[in-house]
Amino acid sequence: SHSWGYGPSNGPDKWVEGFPIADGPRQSPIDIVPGQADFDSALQALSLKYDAATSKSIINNGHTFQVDFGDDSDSSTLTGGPISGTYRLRQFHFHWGGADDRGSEHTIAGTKYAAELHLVHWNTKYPSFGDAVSQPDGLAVVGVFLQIGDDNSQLQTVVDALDAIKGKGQQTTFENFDPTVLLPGSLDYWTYLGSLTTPPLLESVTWIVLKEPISVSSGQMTKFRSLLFTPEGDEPSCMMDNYRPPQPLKDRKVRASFQ
Ligand SMILES: CN[C@H]1CN(c2cccc(OC)c2)S(=O)(=O)c2sc(S(N)(=O)=O)cc21
Ligand SMILES: [Zn+2]
Repeated sequence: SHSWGYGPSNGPDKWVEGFPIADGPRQSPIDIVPGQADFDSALQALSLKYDAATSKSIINNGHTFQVDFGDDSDSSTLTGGPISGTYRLRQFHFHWGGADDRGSEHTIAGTKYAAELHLVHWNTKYPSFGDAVSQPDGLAVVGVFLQIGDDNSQLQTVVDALDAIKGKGQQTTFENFDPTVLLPGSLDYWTYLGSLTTPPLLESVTWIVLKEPISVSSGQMTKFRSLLFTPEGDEPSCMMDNYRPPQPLKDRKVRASFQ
């Protein structure tokens, strides 16, 4: 069947045909306007506690590449911040552009970054990820912007794994990786209620977008763009511009954890 993607015939403007929620009240990403965000002194500090032993594999799923984590215990968790309870790390992945001037999903007063990292966590008040993903408080995704600058040596271990997963459906082991090394120095954040930024676009995400970007070099971005949307052997289509543009804020407020 005609599956979704990021091309002219199956991209973000077409998703509403198969996923009517695309025009829903709490869609993501959004443009974050710092001057319009409300500082909320009641917001707690983010607590991200990850165990490198839970990282399992890295896969090209035809939309992005993602690192999957073992989530059958509270070894890698998100607590604090805007959420209550404990959310478990499930996977992280990225979105990026075909050039360094675009690629992030969230934007800051219209500014696009070269890429955006998403660390996906699910609420352990539900028995499984599959149950959580359709609940209004089911997921919490931490978004981190990647800004073009120096080589990011912490990211290099991820970049070096990409040669093994060039085509859609390819995966390889990716163990002993603690994603804490991908976080910026400050955990100041904006938060709002939103959705998955890809189909099925479920409105189940508490978004936590960090203010401080991490660096990525132009050369490292070139390696991201060497991945393929297509399986090895098919007509190759380079994986790039795999981002959804900002969606209407509608009846939502963005809160800031910092002044
Ligand atoms: C394809 N991309 C999504 C994959 N997912 C998924 C997997 C299984 C079932 C399911 O719904 C029933 C959703 S996911 O929940 O891990 C996420 S998080 C996310 S983002 N960009 O908003 O952070 C996109 C996707
Ligand atoms: Zn994402």
